[in-house]
Amino acid sequence: MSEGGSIPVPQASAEDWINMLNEFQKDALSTRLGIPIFYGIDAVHGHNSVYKATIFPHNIGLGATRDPELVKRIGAATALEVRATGIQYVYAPCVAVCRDPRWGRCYESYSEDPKIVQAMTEIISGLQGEIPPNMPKGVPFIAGKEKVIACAKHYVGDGGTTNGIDESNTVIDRDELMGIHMPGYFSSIDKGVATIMVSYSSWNGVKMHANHDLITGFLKNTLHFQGLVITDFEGIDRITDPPRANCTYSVQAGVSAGMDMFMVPKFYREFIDDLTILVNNKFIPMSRIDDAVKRILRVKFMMGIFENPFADYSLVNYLGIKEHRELAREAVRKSMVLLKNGKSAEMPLLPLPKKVPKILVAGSHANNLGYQCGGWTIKWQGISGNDILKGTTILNAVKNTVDPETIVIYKENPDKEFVESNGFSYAIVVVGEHPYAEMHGDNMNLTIPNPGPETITNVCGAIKCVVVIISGRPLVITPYVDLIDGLVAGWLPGSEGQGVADVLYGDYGFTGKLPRTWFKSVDQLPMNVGDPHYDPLFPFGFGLSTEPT
Ligand SMILES: OC[C@@H]1[C@@H](O)[C@H](O)[C@@H](O)c2nc(-c3ccccc3)cn21
Repeated sequence: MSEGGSIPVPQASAEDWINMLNEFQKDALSTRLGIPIFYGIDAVHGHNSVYKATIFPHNIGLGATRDPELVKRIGAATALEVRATGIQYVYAPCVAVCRDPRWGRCYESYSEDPKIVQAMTEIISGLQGEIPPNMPKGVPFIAGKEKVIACAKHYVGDGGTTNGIDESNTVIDRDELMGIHMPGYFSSIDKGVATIMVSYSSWNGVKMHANHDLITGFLKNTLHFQGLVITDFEGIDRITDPPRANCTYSVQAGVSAGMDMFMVPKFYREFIDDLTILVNNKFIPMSRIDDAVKRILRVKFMMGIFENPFADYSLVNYLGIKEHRELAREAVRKSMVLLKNGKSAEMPLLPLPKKVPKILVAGSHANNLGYQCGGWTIKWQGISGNDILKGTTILNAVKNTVDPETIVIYKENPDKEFVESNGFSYAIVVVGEHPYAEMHGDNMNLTIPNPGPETITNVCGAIKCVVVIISGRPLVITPYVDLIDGLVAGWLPGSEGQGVADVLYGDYGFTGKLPRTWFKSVDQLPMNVGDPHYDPLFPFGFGLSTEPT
């Protein structure tokens, strides 16, 4: 496997990936039973660890599109780019239902509404292939060499932890668990998802990695899921506090709970020794081992890896192709949510005029591909800058779109005097969050990182402005809304920033709708649509429309 950012060599080509995997496979086939392996990676918004891959919007932006068919096409494109590198297994989609935007993984969640998450599991049909109608329920399905094994994650309730603290405790009753956090798995299993990854988090104080009732009792015996259940990275280590306090117990609890494959990247020899002792001493019945082995082999047979254990170079040219970038650009367009359009309905600011003498583009996120892609991009925690990623910044998208005679001035954080004294017709301000992933994104104040607020006030206090927020979630925007003329939630659009300019300038209309509530203040959190005391700045489902010009 690759954890976030682990690659064969810097800027590895598709051929480098294939050569590495085939070496591993050669070793696997030389073992006593010669059972081939598959290789897993987090391709969670395109093949995001891989140099020159297409980077799609993160899931929160896809939730804003309300377009399952689009997301299915994204799944198919992602599968093709993943197989182009010889990899057969992706740890996606995340079907978390984020209920508190203070959670560092909220952008990996399509929505606070389980129905939208269910709709977006259509990506599985793109990743694995369309399940045939006559397939028995719960059987994993993967349709050949341009498709991948998918992974619905993280089972279950990862998005409901208290105060959004990552890997923490989800304290709700069974009805709420089943009504809010389980529907994504119902739909994933209906679509033939081949694997399900267990959450680091706990439900009412019980670690999910040790939860026999929900893994074996419910997922396997009630829902008849027949694919394989995989742990998260060193997930069984974290059954104890501190992690690895009692490894034999962790192995016993994790295997007995019903997990079938164990992400044990470092201490695998110890894992094998512990498990062997536990089975030989009858703490774990052979029937449990047989169940796990059967499920792993079922997935391997289904995806044809026995027949074709080695990757070839036949698909390498699909990595980052133009058609996929156009698809990503379409997704960016459809993910933009227009929250404010002018200081009065009679005076809309958007679509912006293309032909004016001079405009200002400002903000920390206007000219930074790394920032617009967010976490899980090249590195686990994402990157900054334009020299590694291949794509279009929002600044360049604006330059590509305006009339050739329109002068475009870029200044990252201009002072008020500069803004007032240069005769700009209007400004586009692009600010937001710096990339993060998992617990590193847990944030209790959700303010726009500096110098974003200063850039907004300097620019929007002087001239007409549209502000595009690049973030993995709603942020505190209340103090600035009245100053701003146009406000767009841009989420984490990925490599194809041209999609932002497409709607700013009216080549396409705004259609995006909020996939989650935009709060007034963090003191209101958690606050989700349907809650009794629902008092948002912009409600779930809100989004202004514009017509293409
Ligand atoms: O990358 C593999 C999986 C990924 O699929 C899961 O969604 C995610 O919860 C995860 N966290 C780590 C991880 C966390 C801390 C240190 C090292 C690795 C690894 N992983």
